[in-house]
Amino acid sequence: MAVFTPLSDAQVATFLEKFDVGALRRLQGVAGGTENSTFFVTTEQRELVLTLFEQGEHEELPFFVELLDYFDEHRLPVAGPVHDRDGIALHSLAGKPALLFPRLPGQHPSAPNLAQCEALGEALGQMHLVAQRFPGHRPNPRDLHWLQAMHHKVLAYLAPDDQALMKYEVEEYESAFADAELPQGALHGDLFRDNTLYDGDRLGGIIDFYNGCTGDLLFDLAIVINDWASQEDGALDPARYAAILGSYLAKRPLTPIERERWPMMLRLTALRYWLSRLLVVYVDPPAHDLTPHDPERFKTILKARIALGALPLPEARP
Ligand SMILES: Nc1ncnc2c1ncn2[C@@H]1O[C@H](COP(=O)(O)OP(=O)(O)OP(=O)(O)O)[C@@H](O)[C@H]1O
Ligand SMILES: N[C@@H](CCO)C(=O)O
Repeated sequence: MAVFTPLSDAQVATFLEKFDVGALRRLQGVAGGTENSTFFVTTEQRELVLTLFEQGEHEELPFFVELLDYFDEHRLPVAGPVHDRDGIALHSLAGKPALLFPRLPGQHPSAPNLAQCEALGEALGQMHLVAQRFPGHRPNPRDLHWLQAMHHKVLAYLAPDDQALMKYEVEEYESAFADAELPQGALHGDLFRDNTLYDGDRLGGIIDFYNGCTGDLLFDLAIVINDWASQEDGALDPARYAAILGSYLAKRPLTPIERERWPMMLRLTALRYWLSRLLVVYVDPPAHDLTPHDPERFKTILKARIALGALPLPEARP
């Protein structure tokens, strides 16, 4: 269920008149997604996606448009927002902020093969190369400062061992990252498999940039590895790990400090999702009747990363 605000054909037909996309042929609500209302829109010219923003900080939307436009201009595989005849992308529909996107082909890869992993690593490496020159600014809302402030809110709901684990980890990150000057740039911030679409082995595109921000590039890479290259028991899948990182490193080699902090960043980003999912379950449940993501999954991944200790980086793919 992901149509929180229903729209009529007439509303959408009128909305589309601002754009140079042709007249409405078909409107269809999209079942996936948890945060926004999403519609597939077919016009006489093309396939589009219409998103109505239901929650979150709407004042952040111009940043997301700027970020998507920037990546689109740099020919990265993203669905850049469609601008109207006056050059404006962000509009209002049914009282909600609205954006129109090209509809990307393909499916989310639940079990990505190695060619799909390589494609993702290459796209992310290229994205992070150009991301370093992105002029916008939005501090990472899920960084170490957020972990420090928010982990207190869930401790009371955890078993003593888990409380100790969470507190210990936050302290470890404080010492690991206090003096670390990591390369900065624009991040996707939530690049899970379900935020990509693949047409066979080809990466059709990356979507859902609403966690986009600026900060440590390594944070983005670690989120990707934890979601894309973790086995059922949380341990790293060596082949997917090598495929994603090999392609990424061929585009953007890590600096010495990034290589040194890499195992710790994998732990920090695992805890970031353990915590955000716990907050959804215990502290701030969604207004709509949706099944929250399982926090335990990221506790398992965190423990597997701790057990691993030091972690070799693969060679860049030639
Ligand atoms: N440009 C696009 N092309 C094709 N499909 C899309 C596009 N944008 C969104 N979708 C589809 O719509 C679904 C919901 O979109 P989106 O991920 O933006 O929603 P959401 O409510 O923010 O959900 P969540 O944050 O849980 O992923 C996606 O999973 C995808 O299947
Ligand atoms: N990718 C997030 C949900 C959307 O922010 C998670 O898996 O918890």
